[in-house]
Amino acid sequence: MMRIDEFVRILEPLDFLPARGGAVGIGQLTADSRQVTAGSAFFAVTGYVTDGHRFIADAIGAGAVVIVCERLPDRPDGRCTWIRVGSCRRALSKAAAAWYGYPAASLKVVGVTGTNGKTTTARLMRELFTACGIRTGYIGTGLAMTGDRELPLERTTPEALELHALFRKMVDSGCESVVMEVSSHALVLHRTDDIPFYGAVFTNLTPEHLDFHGTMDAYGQAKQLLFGQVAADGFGIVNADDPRGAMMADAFTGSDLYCTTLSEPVFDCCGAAIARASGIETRMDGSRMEGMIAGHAFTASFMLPGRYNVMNMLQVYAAGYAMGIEPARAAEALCRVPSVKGRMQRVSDAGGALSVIVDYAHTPDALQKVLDALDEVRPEGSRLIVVFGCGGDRDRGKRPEMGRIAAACADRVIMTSDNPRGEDPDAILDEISAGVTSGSFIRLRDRAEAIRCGIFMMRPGDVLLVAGKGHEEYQEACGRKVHFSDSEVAQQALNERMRMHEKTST
Ligand SMILES: CC(=O)N[C@H]1[C@@H](OP(=O)(O)OP(=O)(O)OC[C@H]2O[C@@H](n3ccc(=O)[nH]c3=O)[C@H](O)[C@@H]2O)O[C@H](CO)[C@@H](O)[C@@H]1O[C@H](C)C(=O)N[C@@H](C)C(=O)N[C@H](CCC(=O)O)C(=O)O
Ligand SMILES: Nc1ncnc2c1ncn2[C@@H]1O[C@H](COP(=O)(O)OP(=O)(O)OP(=O)(O)O)[C@@H](O)[C@H]1O
Ligand SMILES: N[C@H](CCC[C@H](N)C(=O)O)C(=O)O
Ligand SMILES: [Mg+2]
Repeated sequence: MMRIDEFVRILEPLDFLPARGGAVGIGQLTADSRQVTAGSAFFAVTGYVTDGHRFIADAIGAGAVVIVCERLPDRPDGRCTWIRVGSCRRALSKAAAAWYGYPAASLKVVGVTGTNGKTTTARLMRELFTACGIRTGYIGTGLAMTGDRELPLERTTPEALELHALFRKMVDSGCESVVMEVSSHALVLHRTDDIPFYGAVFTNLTPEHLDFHGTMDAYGQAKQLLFGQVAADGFGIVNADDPRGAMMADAFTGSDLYCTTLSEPVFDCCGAAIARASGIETRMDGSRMEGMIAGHAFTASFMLPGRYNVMNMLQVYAAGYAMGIEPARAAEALCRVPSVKGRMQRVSDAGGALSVIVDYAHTPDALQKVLDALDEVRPEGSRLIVVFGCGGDRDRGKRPEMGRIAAACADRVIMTSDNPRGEDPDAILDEISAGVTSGSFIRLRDRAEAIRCGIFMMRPGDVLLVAGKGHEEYQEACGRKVHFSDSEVAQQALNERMRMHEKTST
């Protein structure tokens, strides 16, 4: 329950019209009229699809006692208190932080942003902090860990109300820190406005979500918002091999900045400490590097293959260093930690002659990086086969680009569906195919069939990458989600193939 005068003080309204019958307390906050119950404050958010102002009457009908809006109606209903603000999304974030008693202020919140690698680095940072005695929560794609519980998540970075509720659970379960993924959507839509970040991490920026942001500059500016939200005594970690790292470093408002590089920074890191990896060796079952963070040398081995994962790990060690963990200790703590589910995940084939990898590469850069990584570690003379697709109702620019990359980097290409959502799967496949200018490819809209086709096409030693869905356990088409798991389907097909081989060889 929150008092109206307290609520008004927090929101600093442009206009305030108290209810006729005097003030009552607020029992719940919501921005969805369908969730309103008696005593709610309803925030009328102006959206991209519809406008919350259209649902104010419904909210009042369902018992809302306060309406927070950007435009007052001509005749405001006197049964409610009306609060006019400049932005309902901003107001919702402020109110959410206050509603849960500002729990983020008691946590060292580390935000990870960038196009690819957020989940991988955030999860491993959480593993590291936890292993070194810092009780740490986690919020990211599909999952929140509140210290004593794991909860499924719909969004990578949830809405402000859900976020602050999670922080409250973390504080109550004794967490000192939380590592969270911060998506560009969340930054632009004010979900993370009222979080005092202690750390900000930038992984990289490559084309993605341009349906939402419009241009790469706008997309970069969205990510940059995180670095402007770091507390004065906080830290930042910026990938200095990515040119867009410069704009993150420029926006940084904390005190300790680290620039990570696998060779030489591509921009002037003036004043930042350098974290560098060299002597990189990468194999199918892991990698090794010589590291140097702010003058501290260390050697690290870990179970993730691929040069891009060396950058991910370097950022994890740098975050550990900023939190007071010596790099050598961090390397020791993470040397046997497996990759996150659905990221370079190997599907087991009893004999070990067929390498089937499930990976969440769903952007052009990720697909390129993973194919390059597998190319580097595959056996001499083997073939690299890829099964992939592109999501429906999302950035269409990715499609021909991913087709081009698959055709250029793999020996065999099988295109299929990856969450077509409201779109026609064949139309998506047409757009992917448009990027393939030479060479042949197979098109199979049924994803299970495509995976089976890839597995039965393999010769001993070959590597099959099933890209795009990683940990996901569904296929979303025609407005419905049905159970689907790349690793399950691949495992079944592998078993089937092994049984057939056993039969033919006996
Ligand atoms: C593009 C985007 O992020 N859109 C978000 C945005 O939707 P919107 O502005 O279109 O909202 P809208 O549908 O127009 O509705 C406006 C308001 O009317 C309200 N409403 C609507 C209907 C009704 O009957 N009553 C009512 O009150 C809605 O609750 C809402 O508050 O605001 C909504 C609520 O605030 C979000 O749920 C919605 O996320 C959608 C579902 C989404 O798919 N977002 C994805 C793209 C996303 O956020 N992804 C990122 C990045 C993933 C990654 O790269 O890792 C993530 O963090 O997950
Ligand atoms: N540093 C990196 N650079 C480029 N690609 C990467 C990097 N790290 C991971 N990837 C690729 O991106 C995929 C997704 O990785 P991850 O889930 O860690 O990223 P994410 O940023 O959390 O993605 P999302 O935006 O969907 O939440 C991986 O499966 C891999 O193919
Ligand atoms: N965070 C990404 C995930 C995409 C995963 C891919 N399987 C797809 O559905 O396109 C998005 O929401 O765009
Ligand atoms: Mg993620």
